Amino acid sequence: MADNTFHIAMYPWFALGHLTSFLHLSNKLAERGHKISFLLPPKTKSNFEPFNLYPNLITLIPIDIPHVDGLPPGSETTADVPFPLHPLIMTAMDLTQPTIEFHLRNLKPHFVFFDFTHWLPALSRKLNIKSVHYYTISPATVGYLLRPEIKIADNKIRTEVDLMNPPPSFPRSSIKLRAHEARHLAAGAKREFGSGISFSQRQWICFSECDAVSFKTCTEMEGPYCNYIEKQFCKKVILAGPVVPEPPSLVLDQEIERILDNFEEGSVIFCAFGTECLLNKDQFQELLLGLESTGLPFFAALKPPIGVEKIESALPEGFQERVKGRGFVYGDWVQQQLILQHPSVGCFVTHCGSGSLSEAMVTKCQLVLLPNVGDQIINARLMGGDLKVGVEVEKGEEDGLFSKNGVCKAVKAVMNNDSEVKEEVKQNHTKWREFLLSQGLEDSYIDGFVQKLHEMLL
Ligand SMILES: C[C@@H]1O[C@H](OP(=O)(O)OP(=O)(O)OC[C@H]2O[C@@H](n3ccc(=O)[nH]c3=O)[C@H](O)[C@@H]2O)[C@H](O)[C@H](O)[C@H]1O
Repeated sequence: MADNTFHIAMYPWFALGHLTSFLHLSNKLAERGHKISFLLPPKTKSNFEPFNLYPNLITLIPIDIPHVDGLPPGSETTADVPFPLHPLIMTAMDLTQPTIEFHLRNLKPHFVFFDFTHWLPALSRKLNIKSVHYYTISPATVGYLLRPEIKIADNKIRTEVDLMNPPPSFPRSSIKLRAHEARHLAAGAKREFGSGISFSQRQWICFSECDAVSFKTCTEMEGPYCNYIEKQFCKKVILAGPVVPEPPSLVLDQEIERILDNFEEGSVIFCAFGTECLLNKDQFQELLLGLESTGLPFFAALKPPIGVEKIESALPEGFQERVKGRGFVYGDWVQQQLILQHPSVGCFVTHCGSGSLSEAMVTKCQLVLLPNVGDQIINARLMGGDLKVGVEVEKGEEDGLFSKNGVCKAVKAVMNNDSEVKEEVKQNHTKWREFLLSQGLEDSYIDGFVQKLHEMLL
């Protein structure tokens, strides 16, 4: 390495939450002079250009998506297809292996960072490149779901009974799953996830074969879970720290700014469920009716529910009339980070995607947690239970459905002045926000991260 810097190739799972997380880390590493070759889908490349803060060091390299039967033409990321088709995106990524090998042979990076392409560790070993499994999902989720201490045969899977409670030596925490959640996560683990292999098999191969595992978190928040992974997988775990996203340099959309400027400071509920979440129509309407019944102004940015083309045709009867001037529902992409920073926004109803939570933790918004799938469930337990920085919306134990009353109750718990919970979550959130934004924290983590990478090359 010329001046003690290195060259890293990034090849994240083609989900915006993962791609965004890898880009945030790339910016932090490029800020320190390291070279990044970021391999990503073509349309995402152009979307990411404005957020590439170091174009002289970060090269965005478009990777064409191979044809896969059943994958709609033009689909690139999980945001482009419904949840059941996500494995086809994975299969397409698996088919890029020859292309990725071509690039790695030419680029000759010191490292390749990846997360779901289980074939990358073997490929990079062949090319004498170190592989780092950079996980956007929390160590708590990984430890809880993979639970390496409980060996199972390859053809066996974790049943919903297994997943109801944490594994024996899992850190003491509030993480427990309800019946419907254990059922969903057990099904997710055994689900075919690209090229005919299950999600859990894929994760096992990634964890077992990589040279190091890395998480976007810090010891103070999730240290016990990182230690559990390190011990159970006998694998070096290096932490990048919270990787707090830079506030975007863009300005907020004028129409949205005009709407928000109309309301008192901290009074507006912002509700957004990431780039993948598709609710069914009933739950979509329960959510909106719940926001309506809070009596507060609200701004929801949601994808149309399953089977519905346009948001407008899914709104509850008479809803638009009743909330005119107070409630706004958008069906397209909005600038979430900028909206969260707007002074009028005082509450964030989130699906607990890791990217949204990272952004939420450094704002002053009160948090209402409404997880949809996968790791979002465990993220919600961590945030609402371990850290107590938000309130989770109640769901049915067996059917996992939430109601408008449940949404309204959780919002009032964090927004009503007479609610004692409001003060508790506000204080906890303030403590963590100040910690995450504290001078030098991020630098110390990223510098430590870089040091650990150097040690891997010795
Ligand atoms: C790790 C993986 O992230 C996935 O991505 P998803 O898009 O759902 O959510 P985020 O991680 O919050 O990522 C979403 C990202 O898109 C941004 N955004 C989204 C919608 C919008 O209208 N405008 C925006 O700016 C948002 O600010 C965030 O940065 C899933 O959660 C999955 O459970 C998790 O394992």
